[in-house]
Amino acid sequence: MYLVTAQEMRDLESYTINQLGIPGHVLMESAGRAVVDQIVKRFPNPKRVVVLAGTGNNGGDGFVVARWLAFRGWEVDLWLIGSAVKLTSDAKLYYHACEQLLSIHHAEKESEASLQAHLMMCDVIVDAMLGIGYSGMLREPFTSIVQWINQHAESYIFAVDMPTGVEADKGHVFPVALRVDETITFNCPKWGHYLLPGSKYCGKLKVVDIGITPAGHTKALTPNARLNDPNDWNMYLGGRKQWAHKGTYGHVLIIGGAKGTLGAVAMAGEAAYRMGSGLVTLTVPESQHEALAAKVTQEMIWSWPGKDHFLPEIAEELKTAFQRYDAVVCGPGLGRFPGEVRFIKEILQTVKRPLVLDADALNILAEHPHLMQFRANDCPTILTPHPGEMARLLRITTEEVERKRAAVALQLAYQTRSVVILKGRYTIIAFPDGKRVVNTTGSPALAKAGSGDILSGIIGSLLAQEIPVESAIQIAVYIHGRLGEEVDAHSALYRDLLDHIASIRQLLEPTNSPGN
Ligand SMILES: NC(=O)C1=CN([C@@H]2O[C@H](COP(=O)(O)OP(=O)(O)OC[C@H]3O[C@@H](n4cnc5c(N)ncnc54)[C@H](O)[C@@H]3O)[C@@H](O)[C@H]2O)[C@H](O)CC1
Ligand SMILES: [K+]
Repeated sequence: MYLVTAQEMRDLESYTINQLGIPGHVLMESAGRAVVDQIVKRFPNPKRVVVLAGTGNNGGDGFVVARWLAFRGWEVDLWLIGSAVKLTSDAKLYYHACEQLLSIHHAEKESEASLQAHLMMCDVIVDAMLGIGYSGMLREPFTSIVQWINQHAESYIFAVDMPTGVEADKGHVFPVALRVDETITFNCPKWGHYLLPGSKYCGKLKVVDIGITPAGHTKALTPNARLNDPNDWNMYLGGRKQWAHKGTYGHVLIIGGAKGTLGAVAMAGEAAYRMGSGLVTLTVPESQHEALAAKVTQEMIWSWPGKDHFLPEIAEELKTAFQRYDAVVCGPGLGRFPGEVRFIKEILQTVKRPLVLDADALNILAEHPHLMQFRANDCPTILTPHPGEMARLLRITTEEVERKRAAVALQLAYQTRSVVILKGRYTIIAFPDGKRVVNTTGSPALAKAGSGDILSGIIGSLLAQEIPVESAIQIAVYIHGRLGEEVDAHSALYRDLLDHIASIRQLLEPTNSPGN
């Protein structure tokens, strides 16, 4: 499913109106009806509702909602927030229809106390004040109304398209937005539903069709962003081939594991096996070989000569060794050590297969950005920063990363010619060709040491299985998020997450896919 900006939505709407000849008020009627369908799904029996309508087309949808809820026997208090002379022409049509049915309250003319009394008495509030047309600093009277509802109202709140105060493109909130239980949006989700802080205000998001041309219908109407959707890649998750040998599903190399953080390579290795790899090799400095050997069972170990520091003389040996693997992950528990810059340079230069850089490999890259020049353009590189690592890579603050997640992920993808996976609630995947994918799976269980190591192991495994890079990454991020949803958010250990890989993978496999 595509993810759109307000302008892309307007383009789709005007194509529908101007090229296809469907009048705007028909779309508005469908929008309002679709919202009513969702409301009565949640509340099958008539209730008391306050509909708050602005003067733009979002308000227009609100008038349609008010009319249809009244027809269905609901007790409707309809409030116009703003001056009736400002109503758009489509909104005016439905405003007048409502005038025949209901007595419309005008916030301009009535006291705040009267609106507040209605808001206290109702079961449901419909927020049709502002939608995708809102931008900048939220003005009065919206600020006061929103603040009051957030603090006092106990009713169930539906937002039409966007919660009032959430900006559609960047998810900005200046200074307040309405916290709602459900947001019903039209045709496509908007960026603001998934970016912080806006995403925290939206509640459950429902996307409904209202007759607007679907995104992607023509090249000119094809947005560059999508939600991570299994239908885009589940064809790569077929059954295991009957005649497979251990080389069939690829050999992954995981480089990391300094003293004190050996567990990271071990976890990444286990995740790679669970995701289907036939062979997994872990690489640590020679000094850690025995400690790691005592820890792991199924993984092979190849240690680079050196006593926790990398000597340039070893470069040749590394070059030969790296040729053996189908995908390489560098970073889990890597630590910092003398010779690290040369070490990363050799990896970037020598590994011709897909390469995932994680954890300290990213921190080394942050301090030595010139290293990326050693990576050939045609060798896929994947960077998996969390917001802190991203901040170091771009030399900005973590707050800035969180405020501009979608933009900074793309910036780093362009700068490094790499695929960037910016982790966090709604992980963003940015590709160097400008495409972006927003992942919706996940839970706070993943906010724990080991989670990133598991993700990099899963990515490495899928890449070594020669699944195309774009799909492998989306599969990995999606499954990793689903693992978090399956376990107890507080107590889960890494192995609890790994225990769910099999069942989640099976659920995602296209039906009746026999191994061959
Ligand atoms: N294309 C579709 O998906 C359809 C959308 N519909 C609905 O229409 C709105 C968008 O309508 P629009 O008239 O463009 O904008 P809004 O009603 O969201 O907002 C305009 C309104 O907002 C005021 N405003 C702007 N900034 C601020 C601010 N900072 N503070 C206060 N007020 C502000 C501005 O003055 C205008 O009055 C979309 O969301 C859908 O709900 C159609 O009904 C169907 C097709
Ligand atoms: K709204």
